Amino acid sequence: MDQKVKTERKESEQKKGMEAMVACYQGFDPAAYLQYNYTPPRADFDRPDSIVPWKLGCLHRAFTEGDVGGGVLVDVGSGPTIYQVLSGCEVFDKLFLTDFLEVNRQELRRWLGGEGCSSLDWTPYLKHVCKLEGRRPSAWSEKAARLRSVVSDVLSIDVHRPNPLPLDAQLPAAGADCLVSSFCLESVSPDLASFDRALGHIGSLLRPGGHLLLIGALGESYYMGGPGVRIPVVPLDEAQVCASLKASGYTLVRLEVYTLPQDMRVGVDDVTGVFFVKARKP
Ligand SMILES: Nc1ncnc2c1ncn2[C@@H]1O[C@H](CN(CCC[C@H]2CNCc3c2ccc(Cl)c3Cl)CC[C@H](N)C(=O)O)[C@@H](O)[C@H]1O
Repeated sequence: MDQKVKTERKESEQKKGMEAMVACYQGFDPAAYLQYNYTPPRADFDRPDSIVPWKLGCLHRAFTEGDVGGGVLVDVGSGPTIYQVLSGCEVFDKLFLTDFLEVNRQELRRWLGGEGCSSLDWTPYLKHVCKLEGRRPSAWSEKAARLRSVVSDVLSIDVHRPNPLPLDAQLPAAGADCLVSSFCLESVSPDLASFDRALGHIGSLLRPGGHLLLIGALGESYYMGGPGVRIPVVPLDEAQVCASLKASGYTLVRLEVYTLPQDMRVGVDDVTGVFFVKARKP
């Protein structure tokens, strides 16, 4: 089979993989998803070994150790959640939330609009991050106001496109100063090659010298995006994550790994661990 046919066959397989992934996401149910992952035990602020406090601690440290801040922060694949920017909103003046699905962008706009009808009460999250910042928990409403004041837009995004954001997105020409992305790339990529391409695509949004804060699942092959909505995930291990970052040209600043205690495995996915990466684009 000559090279041209081989390439065409590979491209059509990639296209089929993306289309299958898009089809899976059509049933995504933000409210159910939030219940599965953002209520106890996975979000138990009285348990230091709960997943959410661990993630918030990693993000707090990454945003407050002095080498990140100022300018534009983009959250890639926000979903219906805001926890991933509760620390970043204090050190950036312009913040973009993004997601592939309109249902998630609507969920985010509802919270930003302060209509009080978002599917999850984020107050415990705001209070927890205030505590990490040494502020009294009652400062949570100031933090909520700060976040609402710095979010410039809620944009659509597709990490499988070389240019993941809409052409009229108001990013600086040189790119964002920082990207944060949690559980997105591996949850939307049918295989490792697709994950690596997506990492390259979002890298084009980041200016040279900018930082990438990447949270992701280890050893996961599926997760439930709603009742009966089973979404395939490319299983990753630490070595693959480091190899992908290296292939994308990043300098690794720090990698932290969390292993799920047995009672955090609640049947909504088969994830075994979570990685946190702080990396810098040279
Ligand atoms: N082409 C596309 N391009 C861009 N974005 C796309 C595309 N296609 C779909 N998306 C969007 O990606 C988002 C992925 N999303 C769910 C996966 C997380 C889930 C499963 N894995 C383990 C695990 C999870 C959650 C919590 C915990 Cl603790 C664990 Cl362990 C992350 C949302 C948020 N960031 C979060 O952290 O919960 C979703 O909102 C899509 O709409």
